[in-house]
Amino acid sequence: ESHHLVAPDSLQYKQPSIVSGRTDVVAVTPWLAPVVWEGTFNPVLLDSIYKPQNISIAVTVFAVGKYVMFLKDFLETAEQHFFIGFNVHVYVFTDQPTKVPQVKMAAGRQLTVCSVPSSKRWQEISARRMELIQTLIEEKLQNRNDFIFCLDVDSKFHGRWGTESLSGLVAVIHPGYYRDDRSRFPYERRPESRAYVGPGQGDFYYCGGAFGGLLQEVHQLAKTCRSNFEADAKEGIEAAWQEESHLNRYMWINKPSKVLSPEYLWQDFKPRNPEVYIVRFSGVVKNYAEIRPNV
Ligand SMILES: CC(=O)N[C@H]1[C@@H](OP(=O)(O)OP(=O)(O)OC[C@H]2O[C@@H](n3ccc(=O)[nH]c3=O)[C@H](O)[C@@H]2O)O[C@H](CO)[C@H](O)[C@@H]1O
Ligand SMILES: [Mn+2]
Repeated sequence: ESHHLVAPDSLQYKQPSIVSGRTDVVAVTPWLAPVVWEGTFNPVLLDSIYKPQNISIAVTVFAVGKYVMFLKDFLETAEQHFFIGFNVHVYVFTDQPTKVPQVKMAAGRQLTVCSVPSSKRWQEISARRMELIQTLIEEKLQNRNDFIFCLDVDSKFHGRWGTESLSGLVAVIHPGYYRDDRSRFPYERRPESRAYVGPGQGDFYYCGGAFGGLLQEVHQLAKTCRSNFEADAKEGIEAAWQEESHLNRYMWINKPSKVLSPEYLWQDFKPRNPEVYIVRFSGVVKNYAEIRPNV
């Protein structure tokens, strides 16, 4: 609505075509949401449409316990690749505020540190993010027609992540399963759980490590996932992949308006597949036993 798109009349760019383009990937879902792959968009055109709207992008990143070690690379590479030239506000949630590194940020970019309790279980740290994202939006970001992305900290940016990713509700396809039949997706398969996705159901397997969209839409997602996770917990159930399972259930019921290809969350240990022309954001290789509070 207020993000009405207007192309500038002065800009020169390559003629669009509906008969030539990438043929090795699918760039639209069956519900007609774009699937963002390199070569399907013009970054200069997109930036010039969003630039006059003076949008702000909030980012949440959690660094609890030993995960503070990932912050430096995450923050430094974000300065090189994430929404360059736009207003970016990074919210770092940590139990050790003094260990948040000082990273020089460009004009229009800022960082806020939020204190959170530590935890003895990584599952709880990961899943509690939904509650803290819900509260952040309610208390600090409400009523602003801006965007938010919620990202894993154990990762680095390697290429552009910008305005092509903006939409109401944005999900990222998990790099590990996108060529598989959905019967192999690690959805929560117990019907007792509120994260349940049954046989023959589900579209894609999405990452818990990156999602976003307009503040109001992400608020609704975080609130729903949190309350379903907590209601499950009261009955002694924890979904197979915690909040990632609840996110997958949510995205099946509430289709994302834009889907980001696995370029937007690859994994460093995984060789690049030929359809992935560029890795934009990727999880670093880590020793789980060494960095998590429990196994
Ligand atoms: C790439 C991707 O989609 N990753 C998801 C995946 O495993 P991952 O193996 O990527 O999970 P993870 O260990 O990175 O934990 C998720 C995030 O929680 C935070 N954290 C975790 C443990 C800890 O001791 N301290 C801490 O700060 C940190 O921001 C981390 O990035 O499945 C998890 C299920 O729970 C989450 O959905 C992750 O987002
Ligand atoms: Mn991770």
